[in-house]
Amino acid sequence: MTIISPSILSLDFSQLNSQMDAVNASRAQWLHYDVMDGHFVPNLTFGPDILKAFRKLTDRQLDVHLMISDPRKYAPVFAQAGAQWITFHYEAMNDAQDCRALAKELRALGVKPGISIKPQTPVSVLEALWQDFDLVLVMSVEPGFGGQQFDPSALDKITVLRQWAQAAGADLRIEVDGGINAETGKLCREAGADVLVAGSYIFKNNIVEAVDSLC
Ligand SMILES: O=C(CO)[C@@H](O)[C@H](O)COP(=O)(O)O
Repeated sequence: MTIISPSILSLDFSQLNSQMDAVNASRAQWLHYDVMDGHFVPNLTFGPDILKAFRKLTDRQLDVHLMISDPRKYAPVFAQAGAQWITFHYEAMNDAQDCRALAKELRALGVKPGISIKPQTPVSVLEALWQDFDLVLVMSVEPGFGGQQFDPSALDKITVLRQWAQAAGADLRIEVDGGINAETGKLCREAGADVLVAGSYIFKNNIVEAVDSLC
């Protein structure tokens, strides 16, 4: 079953309560929370206190995507703030050993760890690493902003990841984020993704219907 994770980057904060009521009435099972530090990506978003507020607004699983230069320092802070899933970037870490150590630390805090790659990063960097994670997030746009166009090179990465997971009999979540709508979402599902993140497509349309069209 496909999990839909609406990205609050595109939420209209002047309509916070009504939009969250619609998310809660929809078939979305997760809520995607983009953390940007103005350094790893050229944009700034939300910290842990806002995540705590969202914890009160929904019972959906909180899916935190750290687009920050120092995930080692801040990932545990978001774990304490209520995240169920925390994904950090391969490109923000020193090496594979570093990635594994943070995944282990997150698991010890009761959080499922995810690792993400940007569009320019080959999926091969994850070959010896993906089994240490519950989730791999394939970015289908350059991280930093909503409303960009889907990069189809994400589809090949998703296909390879799903082949690795199937060959190992592993229960890996493969998430894709950026430019997802009914059409690109279908392509991603067919390639093997089982978590679709969508921001503008969900929050700039009828929320319940947009989520339905992605399922
Ligand atoms: O992480 C990001 C952007 O860096 C995403 O989560 C965006 O929020 C997706 O927005 P859309 O492409 O769906 O508008």
